[in-house]
Amino acid sequence: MPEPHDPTAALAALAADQSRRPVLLALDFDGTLAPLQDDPAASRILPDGVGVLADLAATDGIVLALVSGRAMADLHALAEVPVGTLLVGSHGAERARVTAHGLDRDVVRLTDDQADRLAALGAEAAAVARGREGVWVETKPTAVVVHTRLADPEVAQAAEQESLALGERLGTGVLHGKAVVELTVLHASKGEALTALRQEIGAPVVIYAGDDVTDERAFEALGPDDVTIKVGAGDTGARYRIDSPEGVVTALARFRDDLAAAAG
Ligand SMILES: O=P(O)(O)OC[C@H]1O[C@H](O[C@H]2O[C@H](CO)[C@@H](O)[C@H](O)[C@H]2O)[C@H](O)[C@@H](O)[C@@H]1O
Repeated sequence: MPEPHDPTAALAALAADQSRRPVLLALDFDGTLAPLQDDPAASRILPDGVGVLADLAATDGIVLALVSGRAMADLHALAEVPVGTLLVGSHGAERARVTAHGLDRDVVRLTDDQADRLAALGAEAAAVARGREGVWVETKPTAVVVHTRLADPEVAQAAEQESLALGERLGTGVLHGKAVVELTVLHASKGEALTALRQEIGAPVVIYAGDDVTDERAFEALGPDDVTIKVGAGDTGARYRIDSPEGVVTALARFRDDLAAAAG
């Protein structure tokens, strides 16, 4: 796999090529638009990103989407994205569109079996966290998440191993992200969600940027003419790399300016 490189030239070429429209601009949230935090409730999109995304969403031929592991309500509360933005939450299990009056969202329905397993996962995940300093459990509509960012490394590792085993036993899916193990009762993948969005929009080209291992599923779902951007260090199937969320906002601002220049 070639080493990912700077996406500036690819984004400039795409901005200049008006035959490749609409562009689906799909972005992960945590670690991509919002710097990682110890407390997920403290995450915020970088201030400069708010205006840049609003400008891009208002540009002809650009469709903006956020594709996140966050629960939908959480994502909507934190993301500060404009009306019309498409939101994918819970790694694809939740879908919505931002309107002037709130979210137009699909209802997530769990079967009785799934609801029972979600409750059991929550109880057992709480048992994993109990007595382990810095380990805690987040609940979502279709998953529970064991967080280990605040724990000592050996404590975190033990909690993550137990959580992975728990997911194998009771979950439908297990996602091992950055200092999180997500145990889901619905099958969900950012790759499938992105493919569905692209088909609905009829987008010949997709830009996707993400920082975590779960974003690799999105990169895999895209083709050589799409623009796949890994944010930060680490192995990746993405073609391009940007070092930080600040770098993502800078690249998006340049893309916005190039689109405006191309439109004359
Ligand atoms: O797909 P994303 O938008 O990147 O969301 C993935 C998970 O994000 C949150 O956890 C991550 O960010 C936290 C805040 O910076 C950080 O404390 C944690 O260690 C990260 O894994 C969120 O809490 C999860 O539910 C999301 O699935």
